[in-house]
Amino acid sequence: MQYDHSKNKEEHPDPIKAEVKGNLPGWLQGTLLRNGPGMFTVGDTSYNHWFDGMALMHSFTFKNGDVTYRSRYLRGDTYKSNMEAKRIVVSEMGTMAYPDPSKNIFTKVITFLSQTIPDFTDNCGNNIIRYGSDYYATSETNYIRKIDPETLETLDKVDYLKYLSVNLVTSHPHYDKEGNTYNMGTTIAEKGKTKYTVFKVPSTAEGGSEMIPVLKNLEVLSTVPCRSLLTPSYYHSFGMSENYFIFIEQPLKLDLLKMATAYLRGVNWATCLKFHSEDNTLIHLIDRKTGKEVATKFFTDAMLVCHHVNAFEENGHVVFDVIAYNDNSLYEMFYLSKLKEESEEIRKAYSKPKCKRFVLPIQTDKEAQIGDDLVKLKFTTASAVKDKEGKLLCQPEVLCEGVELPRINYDFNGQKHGYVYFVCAEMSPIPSKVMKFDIEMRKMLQWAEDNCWPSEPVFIANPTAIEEDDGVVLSSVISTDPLKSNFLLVLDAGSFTEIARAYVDVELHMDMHGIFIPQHS
Ligand SMILES: CC(C)=CCC/C(C)=C/C=C/C(C)=C/C=C/C(C)=C/C=C/C=C(C)/C=C/C=C(C)/C=C/C1=C(C)CCCC1(C)C
Ligand SMILES: [Fe+2]
Repeated sequence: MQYDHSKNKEEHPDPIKAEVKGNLPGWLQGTLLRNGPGMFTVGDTSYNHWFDGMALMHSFTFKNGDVTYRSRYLRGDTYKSNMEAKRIVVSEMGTMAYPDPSKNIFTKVITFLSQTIPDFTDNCGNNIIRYGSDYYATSETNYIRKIDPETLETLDKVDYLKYLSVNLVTSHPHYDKEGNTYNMGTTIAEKGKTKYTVFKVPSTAEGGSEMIPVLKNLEVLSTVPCRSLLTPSYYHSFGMSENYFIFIEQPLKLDLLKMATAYLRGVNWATCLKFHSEDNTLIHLIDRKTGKEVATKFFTDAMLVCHHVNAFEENGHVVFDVIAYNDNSLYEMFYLSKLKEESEEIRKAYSKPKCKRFVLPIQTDKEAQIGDDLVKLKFTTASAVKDKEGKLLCQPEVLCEGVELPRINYDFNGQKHGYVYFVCAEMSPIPSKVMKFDIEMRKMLQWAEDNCWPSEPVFIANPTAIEEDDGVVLSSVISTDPLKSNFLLVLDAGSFTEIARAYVDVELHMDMHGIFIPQHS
């Protein structure tokens, strides 16, 4: 049996009690909230790309030994417009849609002129993020959608542009221990400038009012000018250590001139993204207190990073781990037409993701000679070699390969971490295992079962934990065996062995990312 990516998934808004096998730890109370694409066809029209699908949120709630499941489509403006028109009328990254069904070029031109860039989508199907005490479904446009984390109902549409000039914002913010949220966005060609902005959203609104969205108190921490006005880099996440932000300006670039005519040419936005393998990658290290970049310039070879794992400081260095690709074949893989076939060719074309560790020496020794490696850490082979212009050429250490959707014990974000949890993505964009990687011992533990496709593993710490890996790892598992139910898998994070599973009697869908909301009693 094969999982059909392009099939529309059913929603189950009423809570469904799962059948728990095994022993759930008593402290595990709260809700795992996940998001991902769920609907791919409306009327006679279909999306081209898996990431385009309309957002379907789902949740697993742990309460006093019971697990309940529910799922609900995000009812944003995109969803409503598509449903009303009975076809796809709002463009997504991989699908250009035309509100006017006429193929007539003159009509297209007029529609184009009347709304230079057509309706931006609020189909927020990538992740769930928290600002203050509010939860939002998000992709990467200027719109996010507030949701009720319990019922999964869709609430207010929030436009970042009301608070800050950003056209694209990541779906992977960072959080600090005080509950503040940090995120990054790109401002495209505004007053002749294209720039990246790092901002902070405080945990509480001024005056403590629950009615005011905390985004109102958003604070810009840093702006980085784009190295080229008309070709800003695409990025999907960034790193944050105790004192620094790490922003990778990679050679996957948006071509703004191509974008300006994409609608007219009838091509999707994704065709305006190009990976420049001949270019290098700039690594920006930004001081969190001053918002200024450190004086040293860091660069590395062309690479493509979607997910940062973590970043920390050690002895005058910033160490950061990412999942890196050699090219943009990953995005190509997720076209629905490609996901249908499972040919050898496709597997060959897939550039395997690698978990790489980079090290940035913060203070460069003035005495250092050209060709000197300035990394003085014993535990890594990553290097940063001074070139003749005084820039540091960084070479990473490969920690492990064939892994994606990294998660850590988030209490260790910004601190030196010992373990990373992933899904295995060895040969194709199909997840076959969940893994735990012990960085120091170079030891990989894994969970797998026949015909099972696990989701991104989410680590939840035991409230009384001392060890980093004292807790559980949750992954929602699709069984492609029609005789077996889908389930939520609960692993003991330390031994990486199964302690429980909660079978749900409905189909689960392949998703993207999620968040755990603990329920403190
Ligand atoms: C279990 C699974 C899934 C797989 C197995 C393991 C594996 C290999 C996992 C690998 C996973 C990876 C690498 C996932 C990456 C996901 C990304 C990059 C999503 C981005 C979404 C970005 C989205 C939706 C962005 C939409 C952006 C739009 C529509 C932008 C519109 C626009 C705006 C707003 C202003 C400027 C103009 C423009 C048109 C660009
Ligand atoms: Fe992501």
